[in-house]
Amino acid sequence: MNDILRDSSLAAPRAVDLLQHYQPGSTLFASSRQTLLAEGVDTLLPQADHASMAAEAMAHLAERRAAGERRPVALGALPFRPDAPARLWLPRTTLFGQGVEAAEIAHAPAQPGGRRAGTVTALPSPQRYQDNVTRALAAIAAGEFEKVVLSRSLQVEAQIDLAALLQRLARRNPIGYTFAFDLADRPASRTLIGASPELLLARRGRRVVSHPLAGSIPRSADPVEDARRAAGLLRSAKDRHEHALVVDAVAAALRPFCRELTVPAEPTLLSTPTMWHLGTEVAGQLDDPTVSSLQLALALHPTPAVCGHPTAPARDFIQAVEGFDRGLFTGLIGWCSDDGDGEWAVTIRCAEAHKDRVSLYAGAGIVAGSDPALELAETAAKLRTMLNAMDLESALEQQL
Ligand SMILES: C=C(O[C@@H]1C=C(C(=O)O)C=C[C@H]1O)C(=O)O
Repeated sequence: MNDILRDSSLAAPRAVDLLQHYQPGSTLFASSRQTLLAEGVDTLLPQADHASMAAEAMAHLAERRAAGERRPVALGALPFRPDAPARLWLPRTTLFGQGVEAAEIAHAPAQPGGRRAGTVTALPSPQRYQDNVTRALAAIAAGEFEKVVLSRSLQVEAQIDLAALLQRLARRNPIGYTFAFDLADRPASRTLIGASPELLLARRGRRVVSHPLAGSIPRSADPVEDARRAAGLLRSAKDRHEHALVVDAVAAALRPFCRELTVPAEPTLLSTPTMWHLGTEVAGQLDDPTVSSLQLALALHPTPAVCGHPTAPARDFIQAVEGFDRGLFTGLIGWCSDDGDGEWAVTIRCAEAHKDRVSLYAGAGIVAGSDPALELAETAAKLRTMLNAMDLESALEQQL
């Protein structure tokens, strides 16, 4: 890492500087609160159940703190399924920088993050995705569950420039969680890269915040139509119900840890360049300040924003019909320091890049009243977060 970034006499480096120093093989996580750039692997936690891995990571962090390290951190990308492989590690070096400032990042260089799309494989096909939604609606009508989140994946051959892609994602999504995590022990260097709008959990001292999103509509380029869609979403009984299921589950999971919890009665609108979402910021004060951000994030995961309600039948339905392995998509991604503070985003609006192949993912919540064609369009709009940053949006228009 550059010496200017390391000079501890200076203020924390700016997010834009850390973003410019990112290189494939390093790991970066940026939010409006702070940015982290990490290098190398000091300790890779062996696969175990995720709660044990989290506890072991905290034990390693305590050791490193006792050995004199100022602010050791663990980085992690944990999968959707509790039995799938997780990646949780303590890096060799970590640099903390300032949060992303939209005004600064607006001037970041922005060459295309990808080029030359080749073969594209859709899993499942758009038609099969709509059929899956129809099956979910039948299961909902039969009382098997109230909500399920169904997703799809696009596997694209393309030349990816990870550093440029990351900068473009941060530039277009300054209020979100931009990340590029090196998954190097997986088959030949893979990178999980994306710009999630959804905060699973942030902890600072006793204060905890979660900002679940659910209930969505694609943006329109026409400002009048865009405003009409936003207003319609805020009024939609179907979307409010879909949203309330998530907020209730988040509040129920956090309440046992909190001596105070604020759950707003009404959702608000949150926008990304491609989507409008309903969101609710749930905030609390921890009873026991030794509970780590990772332990709390795992207690919340998977929320009905990415799985469904109730969790178990929704997860079984996803496993039975979705048609591909989600892996790390719809898991959690972030960091936790030795004092337990940290920030964990929901792993969405992302891609796994491996050599000249990239897998993109998007899902949508299905409840009674959902329309298969609209859910397909919603997933297409969500895929555009990555496609736009890769300059592949128009090349792949037909495949969406
Ligand atoms: C699953 C995704 O998004 C989730 C589903 C949402 C919805 O159904 O309205 C909204 C935000 C996310 O919680 C995705 O972006 O792939």
